[in-house]
Amino acid sequence: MVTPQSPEFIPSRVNSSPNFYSPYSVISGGLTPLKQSNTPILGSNNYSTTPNKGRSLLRGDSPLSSGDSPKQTPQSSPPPPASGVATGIHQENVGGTTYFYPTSANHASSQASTVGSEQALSSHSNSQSLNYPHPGHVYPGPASNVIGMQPRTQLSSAFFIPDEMRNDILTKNEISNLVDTNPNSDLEEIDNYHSLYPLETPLSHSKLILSSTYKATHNSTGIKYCLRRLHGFRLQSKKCLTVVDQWKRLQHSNVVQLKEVFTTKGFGDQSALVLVYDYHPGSQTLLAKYFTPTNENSGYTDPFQGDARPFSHKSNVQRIPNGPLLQETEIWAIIMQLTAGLRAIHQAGLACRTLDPTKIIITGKRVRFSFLGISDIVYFDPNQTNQMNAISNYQQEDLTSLGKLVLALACRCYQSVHEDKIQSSMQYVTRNYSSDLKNLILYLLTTTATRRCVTDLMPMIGARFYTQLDALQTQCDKQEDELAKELENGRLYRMLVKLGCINERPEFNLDATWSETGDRYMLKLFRDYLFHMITEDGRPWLDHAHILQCLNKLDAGTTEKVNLMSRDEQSVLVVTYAELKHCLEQSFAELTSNV
Ligand SMILES: Nc1ncnc2c1ncn2[C@@H]1O[C@H](COP(=O)(O)OP(=O)(O)OP(=O)(O)O)[C@@H](O)[C@H]1O
Repeated sequence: MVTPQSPEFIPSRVNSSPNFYSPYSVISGGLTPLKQSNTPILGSNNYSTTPNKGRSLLRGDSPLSSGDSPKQTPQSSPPPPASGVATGIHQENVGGTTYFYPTSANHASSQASTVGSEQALSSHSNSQSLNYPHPGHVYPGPASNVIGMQPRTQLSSAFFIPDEMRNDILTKNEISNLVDTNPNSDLEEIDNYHSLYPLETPLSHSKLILSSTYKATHNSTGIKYCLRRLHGFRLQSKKCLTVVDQWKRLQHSNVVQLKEVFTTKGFGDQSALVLVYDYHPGSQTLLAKYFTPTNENSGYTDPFQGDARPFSHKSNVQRIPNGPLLQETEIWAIIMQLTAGLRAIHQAGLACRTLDPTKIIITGKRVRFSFLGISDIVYFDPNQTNQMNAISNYQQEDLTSLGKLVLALACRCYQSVHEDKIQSSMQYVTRNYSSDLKNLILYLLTTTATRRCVTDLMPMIGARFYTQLDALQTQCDKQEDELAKELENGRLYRMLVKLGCINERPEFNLDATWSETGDRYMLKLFRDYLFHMITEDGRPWLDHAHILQCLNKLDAGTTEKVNLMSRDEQSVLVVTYAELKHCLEQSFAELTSNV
């Protein structure tokens, strides 16, 4: 008995198909139902291959040769008209079954037309061919360097991406697709954007300038963006648009890119300035992630409140209201990303000016500066004569802010950076972390020294940089392997799309029998062979490996032969995968030429 091996499969029984006739087989009838693996062979007309005769052809590709071999479900199949047998086909009757063997002339014409159909498909499928040109391109399985990184779970992980990665992606998709169901929402469409979805809780009126954040979809491209609306804000001078252009040009993996800026009255109140940024679903601010009290820590005392000193030992798992003390490696990972982003900003002649945990977002492990450029617009001074000097000062302030942020992260408490607490906070860092981390913070917070530069932090980061690089490259290796699997899945999916477009098509070109005759009949039987096998006692035989193997052979167009049994089990067609591939291409080309 063959048991289904993959949980992805839903058992299904073969449906009876509408009446059809087969031009491929002529049956003398009365044959006992046959097992797939030892079936007599019936070659088909129209199928091109080197002529083969007799039992030597019995090498089907079926992996099912045991006593539990599945078979194709019997279906009634009226005998085809004799006209269905094309010329150039040799036929022979053996043991009551007529076999058809195509000639080599047919083979040649088939090959020629395959090329033609491939071209048609390539152009039809928007420059991405639906074909798979070379069997050597098939995914060979995971590389040895990534196999150890993969969780050893079920068989499905060999074919599909791991659950964790899938869930991450699905969560992001879900967040990205959220729609505002509030019936009172008046945010239908603003400028070129629609489906606005608020990304923050009600407005904080303590802000100097009221602002709101939305996810929105661009009207023409459908791409989602993050919109920052500055309520009632009017541009004082168009001169500041120069700096907006500079921000728009800044592209870096640790920076949320500014896309465009526009003014609108679409929000119903006074005019608003809207800044459009890249949207990164599932992001959290650093404030929310690291500086927000968590329930699990209730009962612990804030080390920066009152006289409590719960950090008198060097444990790295001390708990404070915002969660456990961070591992030093986590802090360095954030530092490396922030310094990378800041370096790019400063090198572009810009300054962040809002380097605080409310304006830095974290998505998974990626840290990005968000809402850049707002200060440059809001506080733009048209009378500023020495712009360069001003930027230089802002850059110095950025470095001080970075020092405070790292200190706050190390203490896991944002209050730790208050003037009167800095000294005790530094002692805290000295007790719990390396001298490199302490020196980095000291460097950043020492404003009296000569002009500081973000690149000067590199020696303090030191060899940790290599650790980070290694982690990233390892991650790339894993993702590349997943991509290779998905490439396979995409390829197989495209083949299934073709098959699905052809199989059971009720009518084509006013021909109601199109999908049941000619090449299409062969594909129908192949579809049965792929999906509708049953065991001896009539239960569905589901084997993912069988389906994959057959689809791959089909895609590669191998010369291996496959035995396809008619649904009434009275005939068996023997074809090569190359011939089947030709059928598929030819039939699909017919369809696409008529769309
Ligand atoms: N580019 C972005 N893509 C996706 N989400 C973002 C992006 N930028 C910010 N967010 C998210 O939007 C939410 C709101 O951000 P916002 O900065 O408005 O927060 P806030 O706490 O309200 O700050 P503020 O008080 O300055 O308005 C946060 O959860 C943040 O993670």
